[in-house]
Amino acid sequence: MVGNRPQTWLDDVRANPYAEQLAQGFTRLRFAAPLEEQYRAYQLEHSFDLKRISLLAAILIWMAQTLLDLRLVDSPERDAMLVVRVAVSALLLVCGGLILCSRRTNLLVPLTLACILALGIGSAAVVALAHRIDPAYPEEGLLLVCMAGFFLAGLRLSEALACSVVVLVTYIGFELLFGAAVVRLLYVLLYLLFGILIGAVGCYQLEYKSREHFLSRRLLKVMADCDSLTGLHNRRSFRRQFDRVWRQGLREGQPLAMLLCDVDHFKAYNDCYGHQAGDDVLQRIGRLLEERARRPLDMAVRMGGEEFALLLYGSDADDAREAAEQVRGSLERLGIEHAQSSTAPVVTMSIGVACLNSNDTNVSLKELYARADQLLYEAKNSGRNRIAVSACGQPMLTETTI
Ligand SMILES: Nc1nc2c(ncn2[C@@H]2O[C@H](COP(=O)(O)OP(=O)(O)OP(=O)(O)O)[C@@H](O)[C@H]2O)c(=O)[nH]1
Repeated sequence: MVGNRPQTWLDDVRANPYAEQLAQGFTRLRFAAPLEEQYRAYQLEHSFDLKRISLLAAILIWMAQTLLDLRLVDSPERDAMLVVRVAVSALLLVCGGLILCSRRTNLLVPLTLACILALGIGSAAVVALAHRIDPAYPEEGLLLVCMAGFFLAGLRLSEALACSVVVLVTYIGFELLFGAAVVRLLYVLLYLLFGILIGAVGCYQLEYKSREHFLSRRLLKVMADCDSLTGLHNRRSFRRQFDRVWRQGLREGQPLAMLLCDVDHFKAYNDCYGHQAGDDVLQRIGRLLEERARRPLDMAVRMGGEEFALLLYGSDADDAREAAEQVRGSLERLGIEHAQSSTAPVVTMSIGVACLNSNDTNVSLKELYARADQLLYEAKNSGRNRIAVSACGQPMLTETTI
């Protein structure tokens, strides 16, 4: 059985919903609300091909069985059996067609459930009818349908189990209705129940692994894209997403601003208060920048060391200057003591602000960064705790008070 093992390696991972869910465990096969939704969408996406192949196989097998009934069964019950088989075939064809056309919609699960139930209830009716004339007519088809629900249809355990129970109950109902011998029925039921138990245990393990795989994949992505100390985007993720954001800016005629922020006299801070205190300061700055990057296309990044960047979508030079002033001011207002700074009694930062507008079609991230870096250098040289802003390559220095 898959256990809820303590995941000690998660102690080193910064808090995020995937790590938290992995640490908490999910033996009941359910995540916290927003993650559960994400998992279901992921599972639908990943089980689509399996669903399609299984459905095709089910239709072929059902047709083959219809032909066998036609050839081998020779009694008044045959017509009723054929009616059931044709009705189920029609339903499978309709649902199958809808499944193929309705990728990624809410209908996918209900349609799959309808197929499994149609196959199960149809098989139950056919087997019970056939048993009236020939008790040796095979009932294994019922078990196969349940197994398909557990392993091939891409259903979750709860859904597959519910289908199996409905099929089993319907089968008992049909057999009793058609006057089956109770002792023989009991034998068949025990055998079906045991089969369903095996299916449920296997399906539990599969779903558990599938959920674990989902969380690990998402967690790996978060770890690859985020800085482990602050949780902000790292330089790699920034490079990857910048092109996408900038292309969108060009399409929509929106400007883009990059604020390059560097903590003043941070070496002296580390030397005076220790590396751990330095880390705490970086984390507080991370939170501060994160708050400024709340819109979907904005981005707060730790470029490395004590250097951060804020990418602001749709911000021109004036907006960016205002945002930079707010960032600078809010760090100053945090009032983190810095006795070794020659600039201020508290921790401060200098900011270089470079902007792009939709005429700058050929400017790369490297050039934008170089522009912001040059302005940062100017802000540092003119006394620190300052902002230097350029509008499209024209540097100008904005004095700020301490
Ligand atoms: N605590 C901590 N310190 C870091 C980290 N990354 C880089 N640093 C330190 O940041 C300091 C950066 O020092 P410098 O590049 O000399 O810059 P500065 O002292 O801030 O001087 P100016 O930028 O000119 O104001 C170095 O001492 C690094 O060790 C980190 O993750 N945590």
